[in-house]
Amino acid sequence: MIEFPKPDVEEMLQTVSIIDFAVSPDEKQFIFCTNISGKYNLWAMDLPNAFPYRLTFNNQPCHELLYDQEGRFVIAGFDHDGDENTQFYALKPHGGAMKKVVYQENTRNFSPQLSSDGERLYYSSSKENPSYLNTYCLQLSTGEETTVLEGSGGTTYIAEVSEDETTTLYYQFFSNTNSRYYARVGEEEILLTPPTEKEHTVSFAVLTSPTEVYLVTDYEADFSYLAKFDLETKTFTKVKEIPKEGFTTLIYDKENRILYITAEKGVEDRLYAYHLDEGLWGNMVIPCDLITKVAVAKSGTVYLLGGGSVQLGNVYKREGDKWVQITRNKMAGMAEEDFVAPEVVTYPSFDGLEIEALFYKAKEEHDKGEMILWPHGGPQHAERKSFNAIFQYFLSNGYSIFAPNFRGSTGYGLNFTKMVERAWGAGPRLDNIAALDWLIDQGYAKKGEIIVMGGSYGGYMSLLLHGRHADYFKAVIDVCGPSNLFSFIHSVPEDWKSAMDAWVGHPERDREKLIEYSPSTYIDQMIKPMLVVQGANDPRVVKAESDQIVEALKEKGRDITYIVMEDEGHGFAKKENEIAVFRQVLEFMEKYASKTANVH
Ligand SMILES: CSCC[C@H](NC=O)C(=O)N[C@@H](C)C(=O)N[C@@H](CO)C(=O)O
Repeated sequence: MIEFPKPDVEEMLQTVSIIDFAVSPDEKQFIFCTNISGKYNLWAMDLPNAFPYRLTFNNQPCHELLYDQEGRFVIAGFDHDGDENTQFYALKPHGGAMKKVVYQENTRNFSPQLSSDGERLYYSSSKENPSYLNTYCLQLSTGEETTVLEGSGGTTYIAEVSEDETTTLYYQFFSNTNSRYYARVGEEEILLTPPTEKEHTVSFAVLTSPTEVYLVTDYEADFSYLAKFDLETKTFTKVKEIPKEGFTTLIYDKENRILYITAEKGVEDRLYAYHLDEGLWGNMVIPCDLITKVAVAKSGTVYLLGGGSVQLGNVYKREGDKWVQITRNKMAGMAEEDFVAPEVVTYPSFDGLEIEALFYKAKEEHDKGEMILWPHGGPQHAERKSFNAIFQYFLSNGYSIFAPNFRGSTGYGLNFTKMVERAWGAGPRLDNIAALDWLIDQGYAKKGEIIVMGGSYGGYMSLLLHGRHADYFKAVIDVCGPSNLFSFIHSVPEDWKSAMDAWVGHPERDREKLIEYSPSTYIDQMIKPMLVVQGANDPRVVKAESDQIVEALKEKGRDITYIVMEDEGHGFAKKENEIAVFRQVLEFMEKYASKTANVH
């Protein structure tokens, strides 16, 4: 028998993703957004499992995707090269030229909702109200438009319009840990949680009858739960909570009156079914660690997109009590065993708070005794069991990775998530340092030999750790991290600005803290080799954030490499860019590799 060589590590970078999907009302067609061609486009398959055909050629990831209820057309949202100015297009289900339906340059458009007859499109937009957004109703055949909601006080998004278009659900976003949902019934505005001064979130709501709304909230709780609001009697009732699990989204099966509920439990997801009339609650075993999306077709059939730490994202269809895989996204020539699954570990932080982390240990045959600390982005996000091609690439090159869910991360309750607010460089920084001390104590890493690398807030944290604790590291990699919290606060998208005080801090009231938490305060102490990567079109962490730190370090004569990706935004949407950058990151790390034997 022929003996084949082991997969080339370079192949790890070639994995592709599916980031969204929609199923036609008759379930004969399925549209999905994938970078199978190297760049994201919409593709379709005629079910079951036929050869995929390409629907779009604009080479942009879609941000929204919905079928008209009769399956006559699809609405999809695209921005341009990561600028996040999403515009809405209509396209025929079998392809052809796209029609611009909501298109105004330099505007941000969100949450498209089609009326049940497919004649009107409701959506929220920055075009006339950049801070708080307005919501419009667009007559698709004539282009006539009316304003249906004017945002004020908090960024205001439409969420759902009832079948008869008399009831609208919308929400006001004040910060990641403070939001409210409302129903507008005729002229009446109804708050869906009891009035309170205490900050909480309402992250999802769905109309299940003209008078009944189910919602996901953490009102008076640490973890979000399922609640119900009766629009007639104005009563709020807690329906179901699960200790230490936070419910995240609701998907309603109108045909069978079943509510599907996704939930997060630390680094994994769960799926539940709740039969509204019988009051029956059931746990559904899922074929993956994490759920990206659940959709229910008109018939009640459930579709799920999900993946895991050693499993690429795929779409599954529920048949009886089984999940049938309908896409075949796989790494040719590789099996799950070729990848490294993380260990879920916990360690005590400086004040005794327990921190959960994902620990990816390089396989013995690859291990070089190198350790990467990976603070995740957000910061109100988490490192979870998702497939990460870059992690697998570094692992096969002998680098272990430690990714802590420091305070501020999601998945551990509202109070834990709030701990990063106005404290960006306080507790979370020390949780990262506690992670390093734990690794050093256990013999997994050596002080001064660690690499720190992160994107977004993770890039910010890499810079800050470099500036304040340079003695732990030998090299630093920052991907689009804010470097100065004052300039960051002023340069984010307009519709984020009202949240910056609660999230990051106030430039005058919190001046001292913001100086202390800004990486730019510690330029003198940033003495280790550094690589900075930035997307030129990034609207969240603008290029000036990277330019200014690179400039300051260059002036000091430090060893600094700067890569700007001209056609990217906050992260990578194009495979060739991702591959080119992470090859360069590996080269950079190899330059400083210890060339010492294993430390453990
Ligand atoms: C404060 S307004 C909206 C914030 C936004 N909310 C939901 O998505 C958010 O938290 N965004 C982060 C994912 C994000 O982009 N963070 C950037 C900026 O800190 C990052 O660098 O991680």
